[in-house]
Amino acid sequence: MAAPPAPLSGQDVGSFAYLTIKDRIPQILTKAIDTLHRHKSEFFEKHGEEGMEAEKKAISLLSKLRNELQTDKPIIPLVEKFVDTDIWNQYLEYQQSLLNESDGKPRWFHSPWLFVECYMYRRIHEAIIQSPPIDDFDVFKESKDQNFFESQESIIALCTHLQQLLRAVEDLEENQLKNEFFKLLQISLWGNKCDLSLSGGESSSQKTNVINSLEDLKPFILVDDTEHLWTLLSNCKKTREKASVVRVDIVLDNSGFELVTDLILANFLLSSKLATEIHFYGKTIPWFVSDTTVHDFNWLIEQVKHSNHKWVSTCGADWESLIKTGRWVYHDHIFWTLPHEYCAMSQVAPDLYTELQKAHLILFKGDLNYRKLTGDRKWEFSVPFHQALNGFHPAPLCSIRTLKAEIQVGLQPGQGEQLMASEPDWLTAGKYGVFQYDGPL
Ligand SMILES: O=P(O)(O)OC[C@H]1O[C@](O)(CO)[C@@H](O)[C@@H]1O
Ligand SMILES: [Mn+2]
Repeated sequence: MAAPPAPLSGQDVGSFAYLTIKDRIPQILTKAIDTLHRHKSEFFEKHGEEGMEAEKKAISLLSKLRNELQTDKPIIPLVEKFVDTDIWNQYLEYQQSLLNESDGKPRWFHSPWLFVECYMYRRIHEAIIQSPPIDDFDVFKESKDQNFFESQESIIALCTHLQQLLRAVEDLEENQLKNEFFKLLQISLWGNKCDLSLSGGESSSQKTNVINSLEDLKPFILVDDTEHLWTLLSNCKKTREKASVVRVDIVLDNSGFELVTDLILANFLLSSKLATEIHFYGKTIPWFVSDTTVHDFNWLIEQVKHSNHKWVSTCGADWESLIKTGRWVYHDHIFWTLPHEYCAMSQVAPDLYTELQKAHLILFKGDLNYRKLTGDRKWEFSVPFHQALNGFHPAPLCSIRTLKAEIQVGLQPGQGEQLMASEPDWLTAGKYGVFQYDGPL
């Protein structure tokens, strides 16, 4: 088989990758510095002088990082000992080994975009863990929480919708159940518009009731494999023996509104008996601004539970008990915050690969997951999704993603070219979405 194409990179001046490294990432760093500044008195109250010193240290490390990036300095090894430090430094050596020139060093604007962007978030984490006693501070927490609070109206609408649906779910005809499944999948797809990395950390919440917009948004779904998901899960439901498990795994993306849409979908999957267990995967460290950590996951469920809206708090109480009874399981794994493409998972994280193999279906949420599934490479638009996965087939899987990076595969011949001519920013504005399935049909 031919070698996969080159990765996207900041070398391509004017590309989205280039503009992200040049503008968006420094903006995110500046915002992180500003957040630390604003928490100065809180650090003082909690830790006294030591807290103030730590804040200064973290800020100086982040300023140094921003300078390295803006002057395109070589990417340097991580220094602070952490569970994944050695793997990161080995990966850096591997990137170095790919460069032809003997003195060539990986650099911000020359190395693969996926690598440098992940590295930037890992360096933010390094700056924080190098600054005890504030070494558990999440510089993005505030924006994630703000996204949740700003989306209250939509969250109320979704929770109300779910609770009404659950009261009728037993009596629904097959076709009605299928329509409800499709609706909740679409809500989860459009929930992915709300990431905070694309907006440079600025607010990006869901202010209108997305349920009412689903029909209008349908033309923007470029690949829709949801029929395959229905066939797969409804067959599992029909053929499953009593007491056997049907497991759906969800590789989460953003906290806040998007996470609510994912939990609503997960709740429906259990109540409709399309699945019997849901496994979630989040990030072990703050990542791409809005990605879900275990703290965000627990915090959000707690908030939902304590809402003073009846249907919202009912959702929260139900979700808490699903976790307690083990029908929802949350997993952490460092692989999700490494720079590797997913085709390397079976080598780099064989335990995680084995875990995913237990699923009947894996849902990968969001743009970054799509980039890692496809290796963030310059594929032709019409290359089959299966081919771009490059051997990553732990179980039947589906990417649920709004387009926010210059990569898309599995389109009809000419479809990408046509969009390119009519809407130059179709790949990056988050306006279009896909449900892309790979697995037995
Ligand atoms: O939250 P998501 O959907 O993975 O999006 C992450 C965003 O970050 C980016 O890497 C841009 O910095 C894009 O790929 C995408 O816009
Ligand atoms: Mn994200």
